[in-house]
Amino acid sequence: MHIAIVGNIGAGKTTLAQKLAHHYKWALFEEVVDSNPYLKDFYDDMPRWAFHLQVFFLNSRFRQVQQIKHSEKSVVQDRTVYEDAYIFARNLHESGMMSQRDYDNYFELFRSLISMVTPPDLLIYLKADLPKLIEQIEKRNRDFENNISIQYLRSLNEQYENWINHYDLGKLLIIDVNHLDFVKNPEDLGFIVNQINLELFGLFK
Ligand SMILES: Nc1ncnc2c1ncn2[C@@H]1O[C@H](COP(=O)(O)OP(=O)(O)O)[C@@H](O)[C@H]1O
Ligand SMILES: Nc1ncnc2c1ncn2[C@H]1C[C@H](O)[C@@H](COP(=O)(O)O)O1
Repeated sequence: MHIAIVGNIGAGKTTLAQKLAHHYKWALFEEVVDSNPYLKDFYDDMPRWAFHLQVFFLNSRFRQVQQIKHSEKSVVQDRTVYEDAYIFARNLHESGMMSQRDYDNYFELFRSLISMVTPPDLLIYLKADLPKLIEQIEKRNRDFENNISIQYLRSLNEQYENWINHYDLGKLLIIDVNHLDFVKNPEDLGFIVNQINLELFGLFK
């Protein structure tokens, strides 16, 4: 079983992924953030580092996909390779921060790799409005995310809406997290677990 959690920056993916891995006793696959060699530079100067960062994420995410394929345990994955290409790289290109030739070059690489990627059994989209994202990014307080602009988050949310509306690679669960607090309220986590059980096993506990 492979569940992937997708959503904008600060939507709560890592928190939920950790809680689900604990609940189901499944393996957790997280993304490379703190040891990422480009992320801080990228936030200081997006046009300069966009291509480098995208190649780094593409490679690390692709390596993760290979590990998931060979995993004997069921898996919860925090963010997917689809988001790198269809959300972040596309947004950088459309907003003029990644040149046409860098984007074409990146996308050819993505196309070569994507044929080897198996989609998750269930994709969970954590849908959050800008105030919720901003509140949670501030709560997390990572230095390099301090100057993320509202416009950047807004564009990413638009890319997510568009991508999710066309997603057809497998089962999809959309969870509006605007009024959920699965950090403090066990019943909010229970609500999500119930929906997952229903999607995956046809069970409602
Ligand atoms: N539904 C929620 N309600 C309240 N706080 C949340 C919720 N989801 C996440 N948080 C908090 O918001 C911050 C960012 O969450 P995180 O899981 O790191 O987001 P993401 O991985 O999507 O970027 C963390 O401090 C986390 O504890
Ligand atoms: N493909 C990406 N391009 C740009 N930035 C990215 C990409 N993937 C992740 N990120 C950034 C966004 C956040 O600052 C960190 C961690 O993501 P999070 O949504 O907080 O888990 O990496």
